[in-house]
Amino acid sequence: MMKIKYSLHTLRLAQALLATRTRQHRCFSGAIEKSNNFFFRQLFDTESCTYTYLLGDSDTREAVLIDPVLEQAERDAKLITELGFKLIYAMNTHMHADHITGTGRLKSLLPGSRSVIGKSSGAQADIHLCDGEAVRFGCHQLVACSTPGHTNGCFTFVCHEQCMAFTGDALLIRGCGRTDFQEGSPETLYHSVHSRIFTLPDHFKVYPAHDYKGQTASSVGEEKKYNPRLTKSLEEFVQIMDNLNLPYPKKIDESIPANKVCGLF
Ligand SMILES: N[C@@H](CCC(=O)N[C@@H](CSS)C(=O)NCC(=O)O)C(=O)O
Ligand SMILES: [Fe+2]
Repeated sequence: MMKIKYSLHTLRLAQALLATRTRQHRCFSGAIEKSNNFFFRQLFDTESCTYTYLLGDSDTREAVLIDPVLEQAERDAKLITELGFKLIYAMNTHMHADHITGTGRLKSLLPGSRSVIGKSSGAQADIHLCDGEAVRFGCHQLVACSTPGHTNGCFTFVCHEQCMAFTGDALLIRGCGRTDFQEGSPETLYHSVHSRIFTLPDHFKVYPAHDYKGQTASSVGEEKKYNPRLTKSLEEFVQIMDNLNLPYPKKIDESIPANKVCGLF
């Protein structure tokens, strides 16, 4: 068998090249190369079936929370503290109608954090995002992508380098947000999902704000193929959405006024 000898110099060069490639954390179609200082945790509220997402940079310790729930604010603050993160942004994908946001409470539990929501939501926050603007934490960023239709202030937060999309209630796993209140519109939602989410690469992971069936994540490719609503024509989609006949969320009357003011009603 032929023996290959590497000089120390060659090995160091190989190590340096590997380190550079890891720092670049680029996304290739099919193979996903992720940076190793990206922290991600999915949390769940059993009452409202809401997913809250903690994202962080494990080098700088800066973190963001997406869609926190008021009743879970202590849980979230404890976890963030235990993990040694500094919460810089508590963000909402939209003005929720089914639960009260935890952003206001988190601001007092973790001083220095700021609340963030899309400008078109009409809700109060420290930072109002417009389409295309980005929120940075350490060396990572989330791009705010306007996806109205469930509400007219809905945003999907896209982390391009990690190939992740936090879709709020615009796109759920094998479903989508209802369009029968908060200025919802099935035509607008259909257009948003097709033009802003389904145009992302197929391997991008989809993380919604809710799931009622125990599903935790999906992908753009999967939803383009199997979503029972959004694979239909626009006319069929409108027909489906206009006939969902869902009861209003139990907490709608308290949630909407509270969420207009960061949950501090
Ligand atoms: N039963 C729940 C409310 C369920 C609900 O209406 N969910 C919303 C998202 S929260 S605004 C939705 O869009 N659902 C779509 C669907 O197809 O289920 C409660 O009482 O809180
Ligand atoms: Fe919603």
